[in-house]
Amino acid sequence: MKLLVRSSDSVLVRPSSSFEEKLLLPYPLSMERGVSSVLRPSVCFSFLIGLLSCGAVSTGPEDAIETTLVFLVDEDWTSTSYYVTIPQLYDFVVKAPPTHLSIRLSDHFTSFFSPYVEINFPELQGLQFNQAYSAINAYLVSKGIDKANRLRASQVRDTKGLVLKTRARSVITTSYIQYVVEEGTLLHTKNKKMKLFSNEQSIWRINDFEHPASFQTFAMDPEKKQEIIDDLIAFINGKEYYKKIGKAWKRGYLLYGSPGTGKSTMIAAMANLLNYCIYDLELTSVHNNLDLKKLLTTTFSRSIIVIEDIDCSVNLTGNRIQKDNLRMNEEQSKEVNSVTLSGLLNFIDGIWSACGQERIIVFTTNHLQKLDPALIRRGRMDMRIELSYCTYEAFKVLAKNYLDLCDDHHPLFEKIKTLLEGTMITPADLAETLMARNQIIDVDGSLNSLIQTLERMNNYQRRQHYEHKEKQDRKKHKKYNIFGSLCSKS
Ligand SMILES: Nc1ncnc2c1ncn2[C@@H]1O[C@H](COP(=O)(O)OP(=O)(O)OP(=O)(O)O)[C@@H](O)[C@H]1O
Repeated sequence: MKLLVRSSDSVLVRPSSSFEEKLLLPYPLSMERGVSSVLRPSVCFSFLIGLLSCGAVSTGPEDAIETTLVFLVDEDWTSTSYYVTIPQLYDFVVKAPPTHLSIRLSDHFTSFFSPYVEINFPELQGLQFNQAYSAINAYLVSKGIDKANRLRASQVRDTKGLVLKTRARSVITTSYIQYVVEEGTLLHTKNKKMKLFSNEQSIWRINDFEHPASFQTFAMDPEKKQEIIDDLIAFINGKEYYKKIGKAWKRGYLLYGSPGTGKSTMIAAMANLLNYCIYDLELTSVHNNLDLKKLLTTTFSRSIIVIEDIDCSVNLTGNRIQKDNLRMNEEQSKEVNSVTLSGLLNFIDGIWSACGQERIIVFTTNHLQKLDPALIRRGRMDMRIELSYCTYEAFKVLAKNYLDLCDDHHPLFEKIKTLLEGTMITPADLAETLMARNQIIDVDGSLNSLIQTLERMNNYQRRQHYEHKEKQDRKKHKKYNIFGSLCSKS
């Protein structure tokens, strides 16, 4: 977003790439002389607000929609170029984080002739996403094109703005922007399209997140499921509580279980329940602790930070060292492999947790026993959730999802219940069996096919179990024989 200031009662509207100008009707705002020493104390502002947008120019802030530029029109502009940083503006304008906006006057030469002040709301500020940008975007988008008095079909990507007379500057900078940011933040939260961030080394890449998973369709024991939902809800309503007990407002969940038991699906269900973004942190592609810090400190609040297969990420850098050593020299591999467990722990409950609010951390693993106890101790991982093989209760949820079987009674259910008690089948495998062919549901066909699968698996697993037991017995017997013969010799 940009604001420009100029000495005239007319409002100039231009796309950021051209100087095309346009007169707009004035918008009556109360006047104030000067705004702050930082901006331009002696500037006398005229008033007028207009808009340039992807589709619209309008005459007042309430008619504003998504725009490309903001112009403040100044009456007696004599300019020296200067750059007003966010922290400076922050004191006077919006109580927004320091990276939210910046004000730039045109460069020395141009600004001598040109009376524009440009206020920029970039989408990105370094590695940080500009929350004011999203808020303003949400606010402006919510003001429909139908309300605009004039329309202009142009948009400069990643730039948002309003058209204003400079007399309106104090109003704009002290209250209007604040109002827009507050309103926009509310709208943004309400209409937020969920995002999935994944890291390429130390940079987050964004994608829309549209996973349909929900707790309703998640197959697990209902009591356990309710416990997790209650925990999540208590967390998001816990701002005051966390403040009271002096703890950072974050919560850690450790999901463990065999492949296909629904760890990733549960994370998606959590995000959908809370309307949180997901940061999928691939630790093996983070070079070092510094990059890790950068990544973690640039996450939004109201988000879930996920490290999947944590057992393959931190301590297993050893594996990567071996692999990578084949290709690179020692120096390089040292640099590449310097994300450490202690680095990660530091960020979980050290510096990062102090600057991060309302964040959830989720670790997943297929091998709980492989994890360093320090990583999963209480207080770091507040809740451990075991995702188990499919129980009868979980099967009923899947039967409802896949076969529309809403009541718990079907003549084949008893048999399936008995089989499930003695068979280890993941929800993923079971769901696959119930999946309709060509989207035509055949309840009896699917249930019979499930029974066959379960019987086959049951036989196989029993055979495996006996073979394993026999092997163990033979080993024990052998040991006993050796020990027995040694004893008799002595
Ligand atoms: N508990 C469950 N409820 C509903 N569907 C499930 C469940 N578990 C698995 N599924 C189904 O199986 C598929 C695979 O599950 P998912 O990827 O969540 O398992 P995972 O435990 O994360 O596996 P991995 O450890 O291999 O990553 C999902 O797309 C989902 O359709």
